[in-house]
Amino acid sequence: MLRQRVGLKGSRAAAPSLLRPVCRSSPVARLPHASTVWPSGILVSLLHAPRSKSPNNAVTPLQNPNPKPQPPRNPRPAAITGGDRASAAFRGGLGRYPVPRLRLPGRSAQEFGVSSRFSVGEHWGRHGRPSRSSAPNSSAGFVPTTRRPSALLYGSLLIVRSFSPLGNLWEEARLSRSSASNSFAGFIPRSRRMTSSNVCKERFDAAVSCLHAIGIETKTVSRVLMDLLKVYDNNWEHIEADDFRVLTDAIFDEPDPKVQMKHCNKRLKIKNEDTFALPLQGQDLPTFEAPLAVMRPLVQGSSHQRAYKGTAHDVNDIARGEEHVSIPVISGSSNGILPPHFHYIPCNIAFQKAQINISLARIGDESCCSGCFGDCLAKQLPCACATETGGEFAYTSDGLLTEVFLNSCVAMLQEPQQQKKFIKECWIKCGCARNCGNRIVQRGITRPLQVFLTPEGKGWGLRAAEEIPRGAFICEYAGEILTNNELYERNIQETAKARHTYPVYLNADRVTEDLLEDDTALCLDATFYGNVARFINHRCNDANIIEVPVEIETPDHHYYHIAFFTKRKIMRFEELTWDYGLDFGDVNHPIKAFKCLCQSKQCRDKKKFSRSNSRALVLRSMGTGQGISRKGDSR
Ligand SMILES: C[S@@+](CC[C@H](N)C(=O)[O-])C[C@H]1O[C@@H](n2cnc3c(N)ncnc32)[C@H](O)[C@@H]1O
Repeated sequence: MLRQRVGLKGSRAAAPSLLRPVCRSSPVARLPHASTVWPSGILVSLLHAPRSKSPNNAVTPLQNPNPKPQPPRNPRPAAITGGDRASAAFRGGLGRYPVPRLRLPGRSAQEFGVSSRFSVGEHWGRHGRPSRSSAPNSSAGFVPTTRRPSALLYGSLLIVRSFSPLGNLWEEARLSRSSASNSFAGFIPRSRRMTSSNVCKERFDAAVSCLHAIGIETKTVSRVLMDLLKVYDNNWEHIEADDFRVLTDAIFDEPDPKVQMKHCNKRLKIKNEDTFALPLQGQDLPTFEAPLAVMRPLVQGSSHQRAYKGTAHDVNDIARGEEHVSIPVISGSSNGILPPHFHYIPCNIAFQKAQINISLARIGDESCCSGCFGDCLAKQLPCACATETGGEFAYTSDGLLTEVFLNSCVAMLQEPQQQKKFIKECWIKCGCARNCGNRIVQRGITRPLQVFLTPEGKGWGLRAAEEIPRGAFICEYAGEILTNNELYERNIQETAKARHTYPVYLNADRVTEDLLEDDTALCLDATFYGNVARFINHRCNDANIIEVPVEIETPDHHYYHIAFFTKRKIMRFEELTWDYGLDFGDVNHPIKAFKCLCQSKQCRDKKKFSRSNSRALVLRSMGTGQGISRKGDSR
């Protein structure tokens, strides 16, 4: 009965295991029991169990007692074909998890996310922006999709392109600074010109204050912003999107300006003589100092290679005080190198369309222990919350997972037929106290941890700063909550930019067998916003931590927290590892997995040594967004 209630089925054959990560950049694999892909970030798909499937689910008086009959859920989209690499990647990673709507080849390059990382001056795309010729499915480069004039700035030279209807061809004009400054505005469509100094000032201030929040100086913001405005023809919309993500990317992707400047000048054969001020009206902004190419990273490398010295990370505490403990960054001999930039968040944050229905009214009496008092664990009988956890508390009075619960979680990973386990913690509608023993994950990180540079070449990792007992909570996997569709869009965009950021996948098929709608299925992406869990590296089979879904705020199984617990005692300075569930032998999978350096005797990446003589050939790093293939790398 209980299983039915939560939609658990004890013997679903070969059900994909729950929260297995998948590598997006590198990719993915599926074990017989796991179907996840995880490139360099982690993305967790969480489950959506429709209430109709949970007859005993709490329905409070405030809920609609006569809900409208739901149309039948769509089965897996029938249109999935083997030809679409990207969708195939998703399919492979998710098992029977519904695949996002297909984006077949032939879409416009702009839809592939040509934004801040393009080859300057090579092709001309929509809106007069240069576009990557390497964007997927645009092998022939970019054919202009509009006949609108466009302009680019190289050093002091302004190159303007306009379409001549008479000759039916594109004409290119190269203007010096002096002539350009008079003509430039004329090439920008009226609707996109900045006509109000107030608007500009407001926008400029907003950019500065947004970037200030992550420790970027006004000077740097101004300089890169000026470059971007030129690139985007003064169109702020691109720059402002996603909290100035393009601007942030450009700043953090800016390699050493001297090196970049040298390279750029050589490539363009343009003497960087003068500066060119955009016709920003009413603005007292700094003038343009560097060539456009400053925004195009020329150096690629693994996360630690491409790490930026002096970024916003605090070496003494990467969590910037967001956790109960400080989590220092230990870079060993690589003095001063820090993980690539990301925003530290201690708990999940919804992106745009993710619907997480957290409402006290939706928590019925059956789904909380409103009659409890003090510490639920001290009571003789398990409280209502524990009933959700299989009729027993998952935690001991020491705050550890019980042996029984931990063993069943481990068994669940090894044998997918096992009953799926999750924890239901007490929450604010419960009558118990905040320090109730059935509230562990929601209290956050309490164990001393360190982010460190792994010696094996896996990039950054997470380790214990002190001995940690078996069954202890380490951290939650925190990131942005997205819908399946939103994740897909991100994935495509990042791929288009050849950027291996973190987007990953986890199988969501946990509590129900219903297929999820792409617009409602939830995923978790720690690429841009995440916590220390994004540093946890993979280890085949004998990883020392395990992921457990935890229900806290909402009873409808639409949204879980992903919590990591130790599978055994952890020694001081021992790296914390998690089995991503990759199938390294799946050569047909469109997304290639990284070469595993886990050093486990049970390592599943059997081919890693035969592929090449050197080790650590590929470091697809979550953090940098850059994957590198070194000589001899066949993947
Ligand atoms: C979740 S991230 C872990 C943190 C990452 N090492 C970093 O520097 O940001 C996953 C990425 O780390 C690297 N990685 C994790 N486990 C690995 C392993 N066993 N062998 C090689 N690389 C690994 C891969 O590049 C993978 O895409």
